[in-house]
Amino acid sequence: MEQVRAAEAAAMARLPEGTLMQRAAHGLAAVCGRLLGRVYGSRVLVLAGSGDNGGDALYAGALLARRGARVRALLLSPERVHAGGLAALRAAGGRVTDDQREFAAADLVLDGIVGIGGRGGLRPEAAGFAGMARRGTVVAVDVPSGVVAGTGEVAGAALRADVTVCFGTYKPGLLVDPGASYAGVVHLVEIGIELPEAAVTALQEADVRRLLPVPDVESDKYRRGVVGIAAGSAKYPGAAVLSVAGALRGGAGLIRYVGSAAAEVVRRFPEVVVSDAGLAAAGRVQSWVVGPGGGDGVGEVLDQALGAGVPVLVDADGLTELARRGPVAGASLVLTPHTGEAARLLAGATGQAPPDAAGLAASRLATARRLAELYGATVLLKGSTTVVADPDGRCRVNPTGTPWLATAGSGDVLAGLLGSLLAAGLAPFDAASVAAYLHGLAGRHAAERGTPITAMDVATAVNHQGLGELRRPPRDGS
Ligand SMILES: NC(=O)C1=CN([C@@H]2O[C@H](COP(=O)(O)OP(=O)(O)OC[C@H]3O[C@@H](n4cnc5c(N)ncnc54)[C@H](O)[C@@H]3O)[C@@H](O)[C@H]2O)[C@@H](O)CC1
Ligand SMILES: [K+]
Repeated sequence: MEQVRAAEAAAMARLPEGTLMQRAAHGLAAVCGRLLGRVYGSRVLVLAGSGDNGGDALYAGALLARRGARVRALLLSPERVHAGGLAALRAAGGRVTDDQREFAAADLVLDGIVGIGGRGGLRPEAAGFAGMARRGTVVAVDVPSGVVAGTGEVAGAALRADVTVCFGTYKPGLLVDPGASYAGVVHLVEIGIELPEAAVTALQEADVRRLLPVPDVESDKYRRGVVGIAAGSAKYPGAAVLSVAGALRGGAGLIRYVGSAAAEVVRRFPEVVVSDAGLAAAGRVQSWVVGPGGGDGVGEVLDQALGAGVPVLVDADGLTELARRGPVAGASLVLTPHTGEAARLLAGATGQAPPDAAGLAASRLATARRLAELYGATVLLKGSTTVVADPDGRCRVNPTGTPWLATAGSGDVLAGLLGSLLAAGLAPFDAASVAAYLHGLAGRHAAERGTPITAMDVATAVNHQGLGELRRPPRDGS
């Protein structure tokens, strides 16, 4: 958020005083007007904190009052309220109230308690609003109060918004859970600030299109990439089948499978080259996927893969083994933990007791970044918002996905898909974020009818027509 502040300061130095806040307030009032449909006669409550976030809300309230809304403002700390905003509201016919029942009665509540200046959990006078019953639409100004704008963490209570109107840039807290789950629909209002490249980004469709490899006339199966899958065990042969299914959809030219589920794999996918004689005997590959359903023998497999001199994706049982070893040097690594596995990996690297997995889920960006740094690996942290962190400090939040993806075997499909993209030559950070994007989109497509989906449905949906389009160069060549 320091970058946002610096960009705002630079813009403010160029512009007449108050310009940015006026732009923010006009954008905010326009969204509120659309949500209300008929502004005249509607009841609007402004919750105004003591900073500029409250100022935005009061100025927007003034604009709505000028259009005939009955606007009331509840001031969290009346002695420190934004004076200009309050004067504008009063001049437009709005009034200050201390009647908290207005909250339930309003057609629209503007949450201007705190924005990017929020520190610590909401103070008690503000926290009370988080649990209050309401009838109308809650619109958060810049960020739902109580959500940490820079990280998506929520310390204690936060206001649950139906819509968030943010200014200048999408704050990470609106994209990463748990914060994202408080934000509702997010509208961005441009206010004319120029930001340096953000510390946290999300791939857009055009990025995925640019990154996805498309075979050309020169491509043979080796150039398109050979991926090695060491997955599945006598107990979990299905993990092998699902990882291979994911890898086939990732576009690799050839798949080599090593492990005890070879018979199941070929029965299902006759095009796969299988062996049960260990990794060294498998032939040339450009990436290894180790761990899904790996069972007991996975330690030895992991060591062989780490010594193979190609990028290695470690998942599931492979991660448990890696956590026992702690950080390893020399291999280009991608780790795909869920929060339980992340806790074990952290413990393995620090020698401390595993942290609470729920706590890690609540600080997803920090967890992924820390693991990436400790292991020198690209880390894809799975969960309600999938986050990808690179050891060089870059971080991406996956914008696709659906809760239906939380189904058995879905992670095996993701591992195969990601391994396939690594074999095709994508850099680990790109391979991980593109795989998460495609997997999330495939999950959404598979779940289109609103019924439960299986992991194989997800793998199949990666080839769905709309996703196939991503591999076609756009007509304008951009
Ligand atoms: N800086 C700028 O150029 C612009 C800022 N804008 C708005 O200004 C906001 C940032 O304003 P500020 O820097 O004044 O900060 P905020 O208004 O976000 O919050 C700071 C104020 O809230 C209080 N506060 C902090 N933590 C709290 C907590 N946990 N519970 C209750 N109160 C708490 C502080 O005492 C302080 O008065 C942005 O989020 C955005 O809404 C927009 O007007 C656009 C332009
Ligand atoms: K707010």
